[in-house]
Amino acid sequence: MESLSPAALQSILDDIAAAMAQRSDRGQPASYIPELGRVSPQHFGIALCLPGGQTLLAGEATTRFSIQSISKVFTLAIALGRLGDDLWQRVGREPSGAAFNSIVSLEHDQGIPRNPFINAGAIAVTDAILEGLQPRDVLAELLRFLRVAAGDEDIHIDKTVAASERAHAHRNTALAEFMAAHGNLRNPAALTIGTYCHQCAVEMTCVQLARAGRFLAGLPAAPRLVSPARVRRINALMLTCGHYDASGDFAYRVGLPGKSGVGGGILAIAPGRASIAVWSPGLDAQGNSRLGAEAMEHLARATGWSVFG
Ligand SMILES: NC(=O)CC[C@H](N)C(=O)O
Repeated sequence: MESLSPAALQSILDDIAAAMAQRSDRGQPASYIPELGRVSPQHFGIALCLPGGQTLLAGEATTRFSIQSISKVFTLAIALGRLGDDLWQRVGREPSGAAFNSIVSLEHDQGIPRNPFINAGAIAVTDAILEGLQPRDVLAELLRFLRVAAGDEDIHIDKTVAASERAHAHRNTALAEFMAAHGNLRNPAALTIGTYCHQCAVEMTCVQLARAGRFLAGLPAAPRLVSPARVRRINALMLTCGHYDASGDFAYRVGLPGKSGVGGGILAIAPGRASIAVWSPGLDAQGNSRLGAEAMEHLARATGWSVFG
């Protein structure tokens, strides 16, 4: 299992794409962001970056999609770089066991979100990196980070998706205002939420996303954006919190740190071995890509890459 050749891995990816093309139970695209609701659930793509520098792909791996909450991994990396451990005064490191947009635990925990990957936590992270800056500066920094991480300048924000989410951001605004009521917001809620909606509207392909995740997998070709100690911690949070109230299920089925988004993307990290991105827009009841999680499960089984041995 240790040394699957790129050719053997390519045939696994081809098998996965062929199996997923047959599936009829694909889930529904997120409709609470109208622009995402228009995307067909028929799409499927997967890409994988290896330590030798190869990128393997199958299906629609060069089609752009909305990365949505996968952006939270990158804003967390930026925030930890900027604030260090002070960030943990504003956001916790525990799985929430609740939906990604839940407000329940926020009241219980006096305005300190459980972790940086649920919406409330990601909004607090964005608010932290926005302090003293303008939204355009933060978004430019995020795009810069992603472009360096992926080694690809052609990464942008889909303004139509951002506007579509912004026009329906009542729940996220409520989360921000609730944190403000507890003194855990530094900027006007509208400014932080506007920035957050734009960060979620970054569009990337599976190839770009897998390449952007190489630094988390510690691949030799990856740019050194974050220290190994911090990478370990980001991976720990992805494993425990990256799929919201399905994080335990993803760890059980796949056994890799992963982060999902309601655009249907998942970024998963096999430390030292691969950075993997998959996209299929149909979601399950927890808001995670249904076929994306299945594809990751298939891949982990076929490669033996689970971090649990
Ligand atoms: N799980 C997600 O991808 C959620 C992100 C989305 N932009 C939201 O805030 O609702």
